[in-house]
Amino acid sequence: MIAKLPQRFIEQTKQMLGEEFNDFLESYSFPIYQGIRINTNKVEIEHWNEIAPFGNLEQIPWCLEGFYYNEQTPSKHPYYYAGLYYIQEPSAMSPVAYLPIEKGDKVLDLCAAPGGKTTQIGSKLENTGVLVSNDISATRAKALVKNIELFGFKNTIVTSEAPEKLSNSWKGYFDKILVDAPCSGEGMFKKDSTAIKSWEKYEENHFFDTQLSLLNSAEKMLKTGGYILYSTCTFNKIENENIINIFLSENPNFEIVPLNPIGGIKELNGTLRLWPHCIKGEGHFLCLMHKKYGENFESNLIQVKNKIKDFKLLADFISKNTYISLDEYIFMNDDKFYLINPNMPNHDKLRTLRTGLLLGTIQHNKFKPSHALAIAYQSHMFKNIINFSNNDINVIKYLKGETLEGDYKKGEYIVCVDNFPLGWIKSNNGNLKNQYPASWRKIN
Ligand SMILES: C[S@@+](CC[C@H](N)C(=O)[O-])C[C@H]1O[C@@H](n2cnc3c(N)ncnc32)[C@H](O)[C@@H]1O
Repeated sequence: MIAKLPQRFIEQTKQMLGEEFNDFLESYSFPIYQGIRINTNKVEIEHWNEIAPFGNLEQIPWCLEGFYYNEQTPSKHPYYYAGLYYIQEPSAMSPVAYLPIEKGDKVLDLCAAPGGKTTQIGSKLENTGVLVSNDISATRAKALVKNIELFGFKNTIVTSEAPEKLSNSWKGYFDKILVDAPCSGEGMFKKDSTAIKSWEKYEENHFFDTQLSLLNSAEKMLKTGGYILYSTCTFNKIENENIINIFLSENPNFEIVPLNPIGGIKELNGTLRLWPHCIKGEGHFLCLMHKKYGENFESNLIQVKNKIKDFKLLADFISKNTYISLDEYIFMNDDKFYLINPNMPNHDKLRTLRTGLLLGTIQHNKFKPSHALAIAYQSHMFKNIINFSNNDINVIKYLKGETLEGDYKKGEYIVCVDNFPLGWIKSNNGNLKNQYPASWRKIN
């Protein structure tokens, strides 16, 4: 592995690390660290500890909801399909752990796909405030929508836009912004050999302009008093300290907020580096910045209509099948109903993949509930439940989209694993018609 590292990468890292460089090289022979992060919106850590199916896992020092796993295969367990956890490289849990998010905050995740850090931000917000998750790649943003649905968030907008365009619409709107920038990925070398090829092709200057322009867009969208956390999964100074220094020299109204290193994380001038020879993880760089002063702006918020066509179809379904209150704000677009927070920013002119929680669609004059609705609430919020324990064969059959058997009254049911919702099933004349979305099915 060491022999494959690019020579220039070796030289520049040696220069940064001095005597520690040999320890760094040795870290390439360590195992690849893997982690899961618990969705505390669905299961409290104490409850998780009682039901955890993978034994007693070691906690990740910088993320209390994160745990290392080894031989287990968490992506195959039904709890994964119930959105109880996200599988994430442990050092990638550090940026959000260090971003001081408070309930009710308006948070932007500017480069969010596939959603590792967004799901962590959403868990911290506990469905309060507003979370906007953006990624310039529309394909990658689709994965983002799926992970947000799995985590059951109701306060999220997903966009796929160039940050400059967002910054024209949302001046000074956000309290906290995460810029998890695209980078040369030196922290990925051990996990993914294509990262080395790509580094050799592009080198570390390739992302420089994008990284700086991401910070400049973020700066425009941040409120006075707000915070930006800039992170990369690369080690070199060009994409980290140099970017920060240029940004600060062009924006004297920003200052670095020194972060406290924990669990082997190294600090330099207030910024943090997770070096793979010092921590159990593949590596990251983090810098938190505070906007001390600046202009204030009035925000243009989402337009909520009072009268919504076909609202009765939605209301009838919700009262017949759930205990959910529809006192919250409803937004309708085309034939789809969404539950929203009225403090969401207006996004009429932006490419938007999701606004709030998709409740369902009107089809042939009937309300069809969404999969997102089934997994956004706890089982006690639904009137009709079919519950299986996690080792019941019916759980796997359901997740594979197969027909189940059972004598249930006609109607819509929520299938649960150990009382955690997995999705809808429809009972009709002794037939249980599986409604689990084809694109979500468990293949093996
Ligand atoms: C490091 S990855 C983000 C990982 C993500 N934060 C997570 O935790 O799952 C960087 C992302 O930036 C996106 N990206 C690249 N250029 C961008 C730009 N100019 N604006 C917004 N996103 C961009 C890429 O599509 C990629 O998904």
